[in-house]
Amino acid sequence: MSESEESKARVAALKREAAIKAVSYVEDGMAVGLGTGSTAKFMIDALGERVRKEGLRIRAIPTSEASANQASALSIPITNFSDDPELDIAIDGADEVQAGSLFLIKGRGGALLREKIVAVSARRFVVIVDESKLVDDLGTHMPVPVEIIPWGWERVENLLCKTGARHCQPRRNDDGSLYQTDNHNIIIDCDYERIEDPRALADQIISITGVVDHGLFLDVTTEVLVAGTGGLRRLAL
Ligand SMILES: O=C[C@H](O)[C@H](O)[C@H](O)COP(=O)(O)O
Repeated sequence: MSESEESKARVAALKREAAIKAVSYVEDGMAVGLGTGSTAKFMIDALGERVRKEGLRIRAIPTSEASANQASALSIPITNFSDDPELDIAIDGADEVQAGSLFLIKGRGGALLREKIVAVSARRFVVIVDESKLVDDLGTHMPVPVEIIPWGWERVENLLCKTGARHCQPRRNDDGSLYQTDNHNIIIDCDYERIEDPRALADQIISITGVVDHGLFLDVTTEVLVAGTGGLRRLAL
């Protein structure tokens, strides 16, 4: 195994550890929000295993088509907001976590809008990460993804550039075409280098007409499970 393969395997093992711990919070009869991404994928696998082996009875709302397909393949029953307007728990990964505030950047996988709807609908929102996701200031490693409607996107991109971003660019597929979310919108990735005031920035972004939502998740996280080489830590306010 090459050095980079080894490091990938180490990170995957950490993600899995956090995911398995979060799944231990799920109890019989719960309505559960299922996140998206590589860490959430471990979580859905672990949940599926509990459904299969223990006969755990849950209902789930997935945050993407990919997570919905994975859940269905594992025979996890899917519900909706009509039957379950409030979720008992939602579990999801993150791209950056500011440890002191539990503020997050999410949406590298394009699922930020459904993820936010699910997170704010949950009584308990548990974030699962490996320790590389912890930052002192949001924006250090990741741009903020902003989901916008496709029509007139260049205008919205211009306005987003005026919110203090170093660069703003539409997310594209490998063939150069615009990336499309599950909601048929597009994403502008805005790089701020370091976000001094996440609340002020969130207000500024959401006030632009054409913006649907953004990847700043503020005041929504109940706890973060961080898996690192020194073990698993739980961060809560
Ligand atoms: O849109 C994607 C989500 O916000 C993911 O939860 C986030 O990008 C973290 O993904 P991963 O667990 O693959 O690092």
